[in-house]
Amino acid sequence: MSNKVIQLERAFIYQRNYLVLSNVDFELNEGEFAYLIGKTGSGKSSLLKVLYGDLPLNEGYGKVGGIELNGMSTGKIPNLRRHLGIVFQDFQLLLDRNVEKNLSFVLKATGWKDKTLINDRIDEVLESVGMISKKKMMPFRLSGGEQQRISIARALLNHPELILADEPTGNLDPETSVEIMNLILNLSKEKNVAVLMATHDYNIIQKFPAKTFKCEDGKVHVAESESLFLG
Ligand SMILES: Nc1ncnc2c1ncn2[C@@H]1O[C@H](COP(=O)(O)OP(=O)(O)OP(=O)(O)O)[C@@H](O)[C@H]1O
Repeated sequence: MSNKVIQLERAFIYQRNYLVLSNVDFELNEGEFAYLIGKTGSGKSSLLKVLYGDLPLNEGYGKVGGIELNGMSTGKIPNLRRHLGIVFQDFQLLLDRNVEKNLSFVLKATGWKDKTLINDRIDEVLESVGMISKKKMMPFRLSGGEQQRISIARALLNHPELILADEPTGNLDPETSVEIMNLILNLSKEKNVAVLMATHDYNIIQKFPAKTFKCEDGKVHVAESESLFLG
C-alpha cells in the first residue's frame, strides 16, 4: 500500500460560517502530482488553506504529511508547515532582502542554526531550480519566472513530502509557465515530492496531463477528461 501524503475523509470546509465544500473525500499518494481545478470561488484556495493549516478543519477527518488537522492548535501549525512547501501565484518573496536572505529567513524560522548547514542547503535548493547565480540578487530585479523559481526553492528547503501550489503559473507568460511546469514536474519526480496544484491554466493541463480534481457545486471529485475544459 502506498503512503498517503493527503487524506481527507468526509471533510467540511468553511470560510467563517460559509460552507464552501462538503463531504470531501480526497487522497494524494507519496510522490503523486495532481491538479485542482474549478471556477472562481469554487473553493480551490479554501481547500489548500485547510491543507496548510490556514483554515481549521472542524468537521470530518484530515491528515497531511502524517499530521492530523483536526483540532490542531495554532502552535502546531509550524510543525505541519515543516512537512510541506507552499508556492503562490504572487511569489510572496520578502522584497527588502536578497534571495539568500529570503531563504535563510525561512530556515532560521524553522529551527536551523548552523551557518554552514544553512549556507549548504541554500546552495542546494538554488542549484535545483537553476538559480544559484542569483543568490545575492534582490527579488525585484528578477523576472516573474525567476521569482517563481526562487519561491519553489524556498518551498523545497525543508525536504517537504508535499508541495501545495496555488496558481503558480497565474502571473507568468505561456512560455515561462511551461518552464515552471517542467521544473515542478521534474522536482516532483526526482525528489519524490507530491504536488497538488490549483490552476485555471488549461493550456498547461492539456500539455501536461495528470490526475485532476475538480471543485464544483460545493463538492470535490476526480474530473473526467471530457469535463475538464468546460470551466
Ligand atoms: N475570508 C472569507 N470569508 C468569507 N468567505 C470567503 C472568504 N474567503 C473566501 N470566501 C468565499 O469562499 C468561497 C470559495 O473561495 P476560494 O477562494 O476558496 O475559491 P477559489 O476556487 O480558490 O477561487 P479563485 O479561483 O478565484 O481563487 C467563495 O464563495 C468566497 O467568496
